[in-house]
Amino acid sequence: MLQRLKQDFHLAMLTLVGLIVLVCVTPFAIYRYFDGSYLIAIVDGILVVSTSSAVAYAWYTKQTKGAGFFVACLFCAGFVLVATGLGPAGLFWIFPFIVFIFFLVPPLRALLLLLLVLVSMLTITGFFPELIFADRFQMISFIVTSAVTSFFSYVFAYRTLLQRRLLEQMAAVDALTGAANRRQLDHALQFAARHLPAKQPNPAALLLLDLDHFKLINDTEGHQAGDLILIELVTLLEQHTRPADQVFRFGGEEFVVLLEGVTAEEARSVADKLRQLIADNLSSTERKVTASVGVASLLVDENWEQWLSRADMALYQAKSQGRNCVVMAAGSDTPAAANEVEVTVPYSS
Ligand SMILES: Nc1nc2c(ncn2[C@@H]2O[C@H](COP(=O)(O)OP(=O)(O)OP(=O)(O)O)[C@@H](O)[C@H]2O)c(=O)[nH]1
Repeated sequence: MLQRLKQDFHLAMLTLVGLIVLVCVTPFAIYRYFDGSYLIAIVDGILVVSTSSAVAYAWYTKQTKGAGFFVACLFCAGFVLVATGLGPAGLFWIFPFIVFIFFLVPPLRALLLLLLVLVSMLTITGFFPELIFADRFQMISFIVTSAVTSFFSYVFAYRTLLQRRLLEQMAAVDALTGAANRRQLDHALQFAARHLPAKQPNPAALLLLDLDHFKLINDTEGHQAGDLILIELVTLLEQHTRPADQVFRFGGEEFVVLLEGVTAEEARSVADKLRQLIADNLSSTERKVTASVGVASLLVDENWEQWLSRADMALYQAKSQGRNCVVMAAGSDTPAAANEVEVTVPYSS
C-alpha cells in the first residue's frame, strides 16, 4: 500500500485530500446537523461520502485522473452551495478549497474550475444580492483575494508539474543515448514475463547486444569518440525496429531490444539484421564497429531474471565464438514447451 502511494503521485494526493475531507468536514457536517442547518449538513455529508467513494474507486481501478476530476467538480459545486447557504461565514472555505483543487487536477483545469466557481457566485449574487456577500466591498475583497491565491497556486502547481515531469524523465531515460534506462528495462521485462504469456503463444523475445572491443575505441580515440558510437547505435536500433519494440541501455556498451509477439525464428532474424546493420554502418575514425547478440525468447513459467540470464549466457557464448555473431539461448525455439535444447547460430565476421 505504501509502495503504491510512493509510486503514484495522483493517488497519494487524492488519498490525502480524501483523508483531510473525512477528518475536517465530518465534524462540521455533524455540527451543522445538530445546529439545524440541514442543507449545509447534507452538502457536507455528500462531500464526505462522495470523496471517500472516489478515493476507493481510484485505489480499486487505478483511474486516478477521472476520480480526481470528479472530486474537484464535487468540491466546486459543494463550495458554491456552502457559500450560498452560509453567506459570508462560508467564504473562508475558498482558501483550503483552492489548494485542494490544485492537488486534484492539472493546473490549467484547476484554474478554469475556480473561474467557473467565481462566475457562478457572481451570477447568484446578481439575482440575490445579499445571499452570499454582506456588501459590495466584501464581494470585491473576496474576488481579489481568491484570484490572487488562485494565481499563485497555479504558478506553484505548474512549476511543480514541470519539475515532476523532468524528474520522471531523468529517472527513466539514459542521459547519453536517450534510450530507456536499466530501471525501465527491469519494469518492462517484469511486465512482459508476468502478463504476455497469457495473451499470446509467442509472448516476447529479448536481444542482448554488446559492442565488440569497445574499450579499444575509448583507449585509442578517446571517451568522446566512444560516446558518439553509443549515440549512433541507439539511433540505428530505433530506426530499424518496429515502433512497438523497445530499446534499453542495459549498462556500459550493452543494450537490450525487447520484441513483443515474435517467434524465436523472427527474433533471430531481427537480431541478425541489426548485427549486420551495425557492422555495415557503425564505425569510429579508425575502425569498424561490430556487436555480439544473445537472443532469448520468453519461456512459459520463466521469471524475468531467468529470461535475462539466458540471454546473458547466449551473449557470453557469442563473445567466446569470435564476436560479431548471434547466439540463441537454450530453449528459445520452443517457448510454449520450455524444452532445454540449445540452438546456436554463429555468423562469421
Ligand atoms: N565512451 C564511453 N565508454 C563507456 C561508457 N560506458 C562504458 N564504457 C566503456 O566500455 C568499455 C567496455 O569494455 P569491456 O567490458 O572490456 O568490453 P569490450 O572492450 O567491448 O570487449 P568485449 O565486450 O569483450 O568485446 C570500457 O572501456 C568502458 O569504459 C560510456 O558511457 N561511454
